[in-house]
Amino acid sequence: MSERQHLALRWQLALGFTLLAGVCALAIGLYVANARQHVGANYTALVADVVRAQQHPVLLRDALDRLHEPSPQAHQERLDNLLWRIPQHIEGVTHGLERSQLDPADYTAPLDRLRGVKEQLPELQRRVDEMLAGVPPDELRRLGYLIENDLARAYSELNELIHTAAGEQRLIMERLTLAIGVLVLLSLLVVGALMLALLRLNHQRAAVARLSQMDELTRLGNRRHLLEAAEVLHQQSRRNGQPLSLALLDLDHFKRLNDTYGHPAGDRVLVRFAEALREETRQADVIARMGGEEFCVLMPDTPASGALELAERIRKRIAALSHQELGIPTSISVSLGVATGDGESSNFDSLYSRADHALYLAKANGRNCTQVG
Ligand SMILES: Nc1nc2c(ncn2[C@@H]2O[C@H](COP(=O)(O)OP(=O)(O)OP(=O)(O)O)[C@@H](O)[C@H]2O)c(=O)[nH]1
Repeated sequence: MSERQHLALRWQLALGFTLLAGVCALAIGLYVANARQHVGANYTALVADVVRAQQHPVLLRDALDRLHEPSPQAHQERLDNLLWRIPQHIEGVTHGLERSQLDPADYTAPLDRLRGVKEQLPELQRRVDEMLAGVPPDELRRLGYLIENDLARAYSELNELIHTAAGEQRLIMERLTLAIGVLVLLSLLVVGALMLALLRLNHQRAAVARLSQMDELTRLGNRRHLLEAAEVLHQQSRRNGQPLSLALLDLDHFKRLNDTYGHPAGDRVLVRFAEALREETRQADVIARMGGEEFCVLMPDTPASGALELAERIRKRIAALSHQELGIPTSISVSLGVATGDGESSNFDSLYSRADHALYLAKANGRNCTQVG
């Protein structure tokens, strides 16, 4: 994977991660808003029903207290109205309780009390009718206060129960939200860590791939690098019909240099030689160390004349390297074999063979020269 591809992958992963985090945050936000609304609505309606119904015992007590006042018609209307509304509200509260998520065991007692009240209402109605017929309202009062007491107690118990349940549910919601948030955060951390590991792995793979194509001593490409580049450049040359040139370079009498000045001095010369090659060639040229003291320069879009020109420039530059530059009290020289293919008719192997043969001739012709194959 190239550096550019690696960078692109890094951006893609970063973008993907940001999107994922955004989607998670949005989902949690929506979930919390939705859940809060749901919990609130669930109990708000029930609380409103109970609070409205709580007026009934108050109104009933007031009506009973006023029975001594001399206006039977007014008492009748008030009580009739209450006797009509109380069962309706009991029905509403019962339905609300059944629809709620409250545990039925928790509201059975107040609900039974409300049902008892409902059963007693016809009897209360009968007493009201008796009062209108002139019967003293003692029984009506006794029964009315009993009903008022039961109603007040039942609604007060329900009110307390609902408030407690709503509080508990809110607490559970908050804990659930926190747990989900922590889970999502942990998941994001794991995903982030995996992405980083993937990036590092890719980076290491790229580094290994680079190293596997690099000569350790000179930091130039090695034979594998050249063969891969040659494949690409040869295809390119076939496509665009441009010439592809190859120069093989071999340092002269390198064994003697090693034997005279030592292997480390020979290494330094190889490094200096590689630097000179880098300096003399173009960015598009591919330089490689084929092994030992043999090097290669692959020149895309370069005709034979250009290749020969470059080869000679390199040869002269190497011969001109000073003793200080080389670190040994002698100069060095290089022999070169150059070949050019037109991309159409030749393949890379034949190009290489021609350059190799030309190099052989350069050595045979006394070294420190360039031959064209
Ligand atoms: N210092 C050093 N020497 C190397 C390296 N690789 C190969 N050599 C030496 O390079 C020398 C190559 O010797 P030959 O193949 O005889 O070539 P030459 O002495 O240059 O002779 P001609 O090519 O005919 O001019 C051998 O002594 C190798 O040990 C290296 O990495 N470092």
